[in-house]
Amino acid sequence: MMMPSGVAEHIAASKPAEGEFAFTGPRGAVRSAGRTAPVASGTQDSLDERIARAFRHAGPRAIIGGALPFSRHQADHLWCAEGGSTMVHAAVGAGPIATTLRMNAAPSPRDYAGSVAKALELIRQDAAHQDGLRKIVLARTLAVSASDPISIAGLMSRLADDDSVTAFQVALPGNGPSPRHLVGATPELLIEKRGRAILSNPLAGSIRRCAGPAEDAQACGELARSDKDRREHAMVVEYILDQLSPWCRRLGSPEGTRLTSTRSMWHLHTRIVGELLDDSVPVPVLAAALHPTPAVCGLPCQRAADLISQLEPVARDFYAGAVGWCDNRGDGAWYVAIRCADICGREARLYAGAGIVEGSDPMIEAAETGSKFAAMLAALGLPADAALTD
Ligand SMILES: C=C(O[C@H]1C=CC=C(C(=O)O)[C@@H]1O)C(=O)O
Repeated sequence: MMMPSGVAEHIAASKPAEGEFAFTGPRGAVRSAGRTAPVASGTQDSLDERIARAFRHAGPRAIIGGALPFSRHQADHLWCAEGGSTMVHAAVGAGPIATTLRMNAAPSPRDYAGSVAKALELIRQDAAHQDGLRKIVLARTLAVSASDPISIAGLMSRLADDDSVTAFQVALPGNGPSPRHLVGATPELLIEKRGRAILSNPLAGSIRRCAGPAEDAQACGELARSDKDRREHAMVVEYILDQLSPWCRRLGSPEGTRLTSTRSMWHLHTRIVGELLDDSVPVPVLAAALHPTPAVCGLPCQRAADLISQLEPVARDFYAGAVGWCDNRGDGAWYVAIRCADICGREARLYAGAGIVEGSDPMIEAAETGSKFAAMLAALGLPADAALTD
């Protein structure tokens, strides 16, 4: 389990975490502790300087954590906590989840499939151009209204029950009377840094898991053999290797592409390991340099981002951004902010996306996004398959 430097003595009391940030998963558990203040917000160009300033004013055990938005032009939301503390999976409490009243899809699965078809037509038209659109990740959302305020601690507890994901919560800027949080269970490590060593574990290429072992093994085999999913995945790996190489003296993916699973999904994944030239670079700066990868945006990146804002009816905001933390040596872990919801009082907005490449099928991609809602829906106490149909 990874611990921020100098904070091992601050082992947390087993208290529900409704604080500014918390992460718990296979790579360890960290949450904000002590006095916490917002870091001056801004875009990625000033991130390095803002982080350095926050650490200069905070004590040596300070931890910075928070969220980078999907758009590189939108301001981030980071917190500097006096200390961090470890947190064990079962310790976040199991508060009751509010009774659900309504759930609305935006766009509907049918309209989402229509946008996928449009994107496929653009990919087809561009096929002959070297810089043409090769991949775009399109998302859809579910708006859930509950009868009572949604318990963040209760959600965290349920999400953390799956050992293969990192459950996270980050307090977001809001202008209403209720606090706003991004809460989720991400399976995707954008980048982790420990001294000079870095690790990224991108995912792309997915299939829904099945209840029976034989059907589940069949689904897994189907994904392993899928040329479309392998191409979709390879674009992410290539992009990450390209973005990280200027920072590294050694970089590679010695294990190649493999299969991994959460409770609800199979994915293709590739572990990318490297050694930094300069170990003082803070991990959020590396996260911002990588983000948004083609696991959430597309290729070419700017073309895909522009199309996403035209084709998706709901702004992504912090969905498909990055969430994570770092200590004053710049070490820490940042995750891709997927399988998550933006929660404010009784309202939750859930997001799920799918990578579209040549060979994608609009209805299959709509169903895939439906499957990706499963973990959040189940944590909210809704049927995991509630988003599979119109
Ligand atoms: C964009 C999402 O998933 C990404 C991560 C893993 C697999 C993906 C895929 O197979 O399309 C997506 O690239 C999401 O869950 O909202």
